[in-house]
Amino acid sequence: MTLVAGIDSSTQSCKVVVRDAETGRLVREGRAAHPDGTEVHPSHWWSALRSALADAGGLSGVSAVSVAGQQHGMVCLDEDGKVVREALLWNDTRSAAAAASLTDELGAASWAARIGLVPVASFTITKLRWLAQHEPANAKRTAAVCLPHDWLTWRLRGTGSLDDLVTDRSDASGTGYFDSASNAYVPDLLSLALGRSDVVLPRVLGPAEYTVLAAGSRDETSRLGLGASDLRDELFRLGEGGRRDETVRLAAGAGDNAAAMLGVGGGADVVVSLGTSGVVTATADVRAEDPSGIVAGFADATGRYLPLACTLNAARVLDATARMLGVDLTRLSELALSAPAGAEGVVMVPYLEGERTPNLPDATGALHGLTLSNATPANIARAAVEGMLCGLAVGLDALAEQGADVSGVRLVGGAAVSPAVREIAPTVFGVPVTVPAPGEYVADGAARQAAWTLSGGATPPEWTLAESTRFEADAVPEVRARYGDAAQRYLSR
Ligand SMILES: Nc1ncnc2c1ncn2[C@@H]1O[C@H](COP(=O)(O)OP(=O)(O)O)[C@@H](O)[C@H]1O
Ligand SMILES: O=C(CO)[C@@H](O)[C@H](O)COP(=O)(O)O
Repeated sequence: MTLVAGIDSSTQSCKVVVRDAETGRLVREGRAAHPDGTEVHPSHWWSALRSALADAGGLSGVSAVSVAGQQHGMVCLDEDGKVVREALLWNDTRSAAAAASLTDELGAASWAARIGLVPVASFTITKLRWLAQHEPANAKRTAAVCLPHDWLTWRLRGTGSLDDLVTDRSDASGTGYFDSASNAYVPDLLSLALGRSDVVLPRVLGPAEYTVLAAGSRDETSRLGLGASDLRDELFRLGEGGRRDETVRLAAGAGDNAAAMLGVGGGADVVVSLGTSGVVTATADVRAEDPSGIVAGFADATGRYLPLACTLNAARVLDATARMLGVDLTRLSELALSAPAGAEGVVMVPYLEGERTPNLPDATGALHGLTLSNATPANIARAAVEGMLCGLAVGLDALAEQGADVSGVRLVGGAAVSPAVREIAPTVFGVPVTVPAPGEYVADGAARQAAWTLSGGATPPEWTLAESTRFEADAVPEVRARYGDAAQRYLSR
């Protein structure tokens, strides 16, 4: 049996799946936590990747590997390949002013037409402008800029040479200095942000293109800080009987949302992901160019497009509400389901991390409509679930305006296991919701991409998909109407 490994280096953790390349059957898996915070040294992702690989029994028997990861994070390297400063993640909002000035300088319509994006604090380009303005010495030391999944792929490649940095079109399309229509970087946009464009950017590989894992010499890998052991030993000794002398293909990798789309098998439904971020996305043949900035015109991992709306507040809204009520997530779900739709008038606007859609980086969350009679744990739990979903329903409307078919939604991500989320989602979205069996769909998509490097061909190999459960319920439009009124108070400030 030929095995492939898929890695999801996401905001909160690193997950590894090892699957049969031909059928997609899960063989083994592992995971490890990432530290909290929106500014993280990439070495933590490397440690977590090694722990997650060890947990999954290492790479023994594996013929191809792919890394998917959280999008947009700014990783700056100096000319020796050393990390210049902690990476600023997609949910770090310090570059909000840089985003606003970049948008003003060219105009939102021009950004949307040129690259399919209007800058918000999440995008890499705004972080580079922030770096140039606030840390000029670090900006000057920067010889290469890459994304989280590019950096981990480069570490796995193990040569230590900046010229060996690679990326893929899906993640490049979220930087703010890549044009996914012509598949080329846009040096004048990079220069607008950083003040120069003479930095190394990762070479963009095609969807099934690959390099080779652990291709560096012993000297090169020890320069990367692996000490006496070389990278192959490091990766293969984690499992029994590793095929240490065979070439292991290292796929291009992908942004996590593009990988999730590969993992759930694409298809007609819109995908809603409830991880740290809340994401509404679909596959399209034409790039979205939305001057309102609500829909980002990203690329997917197969050569098509991935229109996407993203909120900063999803699963962690439920984590915070459970903490606030002093219960665990199971009890939070029970409480939410014990309250009526609309939570007897309690509305949560869950901007706990500021917000990206709508673009309100400095906003904070609020509970509205509390009275002596409705201020119960059950209503607050229900309001948290409804508020999180209402934020995403705005993205669903925006995707529909871009031409996506929103007659059904597929729900994935950590919070999709919550019974309350599953049952309440159709009442808020107003369409049936299907939930694939719990799994790591980003890592699965990466594994499928790895299998594609082995099979070749114009499309990724077809894998048998897990059974889905369908949830249907009558829409309750008042929930969205009341949420809309409460959220409008921020927009009209
Ligand atoms: N039963 C549950 N109910 C609600 N949320 C859950 C449940 N189980 C896990 N989660 C949440 O899922 C989140 C992690 O999801 P994940 O998709 O892995 O995030 P990310 O990809 O951003 O790292 C955590 O915030 C966790 O609390
Ligand atoms: O910024 C975006 C998409 O534009 C986020 O979706 C990040 O890619 C992080 O994803 P998770 O770790 O929450 O899955």
